[in-house]
Amino acid sequence: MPAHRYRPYQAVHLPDRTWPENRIGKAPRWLSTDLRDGNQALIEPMSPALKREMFDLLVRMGYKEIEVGFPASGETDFDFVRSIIEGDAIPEDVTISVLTQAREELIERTVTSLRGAPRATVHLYNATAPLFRRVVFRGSREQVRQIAVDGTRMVMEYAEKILGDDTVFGYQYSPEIFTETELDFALEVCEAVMDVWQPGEGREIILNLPATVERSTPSTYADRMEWMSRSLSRREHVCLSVHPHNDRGTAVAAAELGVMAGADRVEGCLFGQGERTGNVDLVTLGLNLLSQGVDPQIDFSRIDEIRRTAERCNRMEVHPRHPYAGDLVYTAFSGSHQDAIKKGLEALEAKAAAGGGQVEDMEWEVPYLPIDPRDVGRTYQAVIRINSQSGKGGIAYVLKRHHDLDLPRRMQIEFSQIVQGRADAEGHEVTPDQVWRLFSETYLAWRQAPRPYLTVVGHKASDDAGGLVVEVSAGGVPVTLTGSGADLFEALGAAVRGLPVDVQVLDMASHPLGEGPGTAGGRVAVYAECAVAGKVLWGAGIGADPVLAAVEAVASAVNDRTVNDRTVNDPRDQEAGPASDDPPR
Ligand SMILES: CC(=O)SCCNC(=O)CCNC(=O)[C@H](O)C(C)(C)COP(=O)(O)OP(=O)(O)OC[C@H]1O[C@@H](n2cnc3c(N)ncnc32)[C@H](O)[C@@H]1OP(=O)(O)O
Ligand SMILES: CC(C)C(=O)C(=O)O
Repeated sequence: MPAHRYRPYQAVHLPDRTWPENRIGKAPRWLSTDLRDGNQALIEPMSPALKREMFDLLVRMGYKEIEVGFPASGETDFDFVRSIIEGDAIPEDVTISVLTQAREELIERTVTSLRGAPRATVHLYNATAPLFRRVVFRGSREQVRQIAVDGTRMVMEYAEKILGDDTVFGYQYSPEIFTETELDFALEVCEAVMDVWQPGEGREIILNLPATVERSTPSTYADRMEWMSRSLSRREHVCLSVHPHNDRGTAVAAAELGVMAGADRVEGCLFGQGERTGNVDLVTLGLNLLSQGVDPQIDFSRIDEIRRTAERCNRMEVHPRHPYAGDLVYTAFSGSHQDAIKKGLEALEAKAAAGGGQVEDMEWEVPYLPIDPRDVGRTYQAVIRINSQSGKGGIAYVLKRHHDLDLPRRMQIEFSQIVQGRADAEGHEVTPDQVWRLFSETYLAWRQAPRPYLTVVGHKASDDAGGLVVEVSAGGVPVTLTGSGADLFEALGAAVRGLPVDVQVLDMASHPLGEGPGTAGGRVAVYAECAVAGKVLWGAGIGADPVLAAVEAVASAVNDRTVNDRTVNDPRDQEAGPASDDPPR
């Protein structure tokens, strides 16, 4: 690669930097530039209707500073600004902002667009970096500084002439490509602009220091911010703002370190929309704060609605792995992640049940999930999805969460091998419905099979010992099984000894079933671990009658064994030949 063509970024000499020790304890001021920097980078800029949809979304989310366009760019932006002012669409606590170059005709048009606005900021920019001075403006430092000074003066004059006292008027200046501008010159231009604007008590100036093209590490951006923050005069009347782009993929870190270094305000776009690789992503920044216990002051509780609106307005999709908002970001496919998530959720639920409060109010402690998906309006349904990388914990989670079946641990191991076999064979995801179908085919389908070895004809409790009497058909031969014991498990264990095949009931578990796909209220699920002709297998029975469900759980294991291995002699085989259409295990 032609590395000789590129120069390393200049470090800042700031050995006494303080920002690494700082923590972000409150949300910065946010400015959304979706309708300006975001919009100017779209393949198809937003129509007026889409701009309005985006504006309303930003207001609903709680953004108080919204850059609504570049009114001098053309009719669409100008008319949009007019429409929200004339349509009374700007809430009292929201300030709109508009961007302009430092050219008189553009400034006049820009300020004109704001007539009648209750609160508005004009944002003026000009490039200050050496390359731009040389190539774009073809002027000296003094000439480029003068563009900013003259522009500021013109903004003030037109604001006074056009807006008068009707508008609470604010001013923002950006030395564009701040990150490529010599620090002393950036300071010189900002000071010259302030000399014109005269910030003071009740008269703030916003100085926005953009990483127009991100070329340095976030730490270098932070050094530059700290240097500016320390060096600026009238600092208490300056709102210092960062505007990072994402060319190196580190805009979020740059914004965070910029705030640690003294910035009061962050400009960005939802989901990182914007020129080239985008502006810094306001969603990630806000939810990063939430994940640290800091209120972002923005409502992200319906992240999917926010995402869908942004996708519609921008005509661009949010990546499935996009932090906090992508389709897959709360989903684990791999076994060890699933196991840990399942255990974490169970531990939280157990803590809540033991009097710890509601899960949604408790400290979030679930492995692999930085925030509770429910805090952004997601559910737990998709936190675990099954493919060939999945393990028993994940499969058990899906059965429990989607079908209310709580398999004993050893049965989880047996069933997960069956699911993994399917995932491996097919090479794609096994959906919750398919997991249920596999469970059903494996443990329940024998009841619909044309000729199961063992079927239950009826049962009753015997009068004398409180034991069990079960009428079955074993290989077509009627058999009465009787057994008694301290509980159903023992009674059934004793009863199956009367079968003409060698069956031992090793373990049994049961639970009531709630409502859910594949279930209906008032039923129970029984799981039985049986040794059939010496081989250990699980069976399951589901139904309203717990005793019948238990007997069927044993029958499920026995029939599986007889169907697959033929180690159990079915007398009907001699007459009818092998039962080839019996269900597969
Ligand atoms: C980093 C950013 O995102 S900055 C925002 C960028 N966004 C946009 O540009 C979107 C909207 N812009 C537009 O629609 C158009 O640029 C307009 C309508 C504003 C102006 O269009 P035009 O006048 O046709 O020309 P254009 O933008 O090419 O202007 C270039 C001229 O302005 C000068 N210029 C560029 N930026 C600035 C500035 N901030 N202040 C003063 N002059 C500037 C250039 O030096 C050049 O001057 P020259 O013609 O003497 O060489
Ligand atoms: C106008 C400025 C703030 C800008 O958009 C940039 O430098 O990226």
